[in-house]
Amino acid sequence: MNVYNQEELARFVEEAKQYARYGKVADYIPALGKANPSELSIAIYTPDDEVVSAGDVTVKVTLQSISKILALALVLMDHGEDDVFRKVGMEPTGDPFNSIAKLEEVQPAKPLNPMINAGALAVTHMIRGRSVEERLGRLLAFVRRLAGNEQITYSKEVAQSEFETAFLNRSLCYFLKQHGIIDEDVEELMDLYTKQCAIEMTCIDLARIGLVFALDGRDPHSGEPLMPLDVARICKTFMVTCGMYNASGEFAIKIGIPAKSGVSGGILAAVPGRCGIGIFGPALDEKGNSLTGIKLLERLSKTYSLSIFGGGNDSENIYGPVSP
Ligand SMILES: NC(=O)CC[C@H](N)C(=O)O
Repeated sequence: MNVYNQEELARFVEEAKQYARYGKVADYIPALGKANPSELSIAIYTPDDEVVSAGDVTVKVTLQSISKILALALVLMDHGEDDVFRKVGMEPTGDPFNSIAKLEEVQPAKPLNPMINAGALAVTHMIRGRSVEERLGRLLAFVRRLAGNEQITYSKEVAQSEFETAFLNRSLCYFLKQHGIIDEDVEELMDLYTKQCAIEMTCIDLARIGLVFALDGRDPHSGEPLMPLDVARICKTFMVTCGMYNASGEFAIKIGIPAKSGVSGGILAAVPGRCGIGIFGPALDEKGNSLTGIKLLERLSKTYSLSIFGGGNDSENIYGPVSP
């Protein structure tokens, strides 16, 4: 019997949904603005190949920044640790994900970590292949294996919408190019990056990918390694230190689960050895994380003692009076 119970999960979803009104759907990528802020779905995937879910799990979510962790895993396999960390650092920034501020402070210039946009652009630049199509194809093939779903593809509408409006990301690319961190055509890199961010899937697929990380890179079904153990370890470590942008410290204290969020409202979480969790809740807080998703994860972490830092089951009602 699974410890995660469907009715209980549905109840947690309803509780967390009450917070949707304090959040806001991202609309700086116009196509994301169409999402329904009160949507909330979750899937928990366990090593025995079972899925417990609540909410409408047929809804697809674009990965946005969640894709950064998957691109990182791929380039670590493509190039090895030393080459990757020559171009991108390992330290949290404390700045918003799209901030340009710290780029000027490090000498020689290099983005502080692969989870902020500047670092993610440097990582996407490193995906091997002779063309954007081939590089995207390699990333998609990897993502499909992790999710165990050959149907996964990207949303042309969301990719196009971001491509047409990504002025800040273009300026990050030009900075990186000036400093020799990337050497490709900026429009090509933006083409690949926006398609990478627009890869879409359900929260069940997300949970399955979370489980692969939770199982140190092994396929939950066949046991086959889909990435080396060290790559899974590095990715989970970044999820803890930088996965929720400049809210990662508070998230580590309150929830304590390696996780990566995206401005679409998706969250991918990996509870080492125990489960993968996928969430879609597009009402975002001011830092760009799913507000309802975080409330839901906080409830789960407390109920099932999921924090990797220990701590027990907390029976007190963490919701209290509804306030932001
Ligand atoms: N935080 C995010 O999810 C950002 C991803 C988005 N595609 C961007 O680059 O702005």
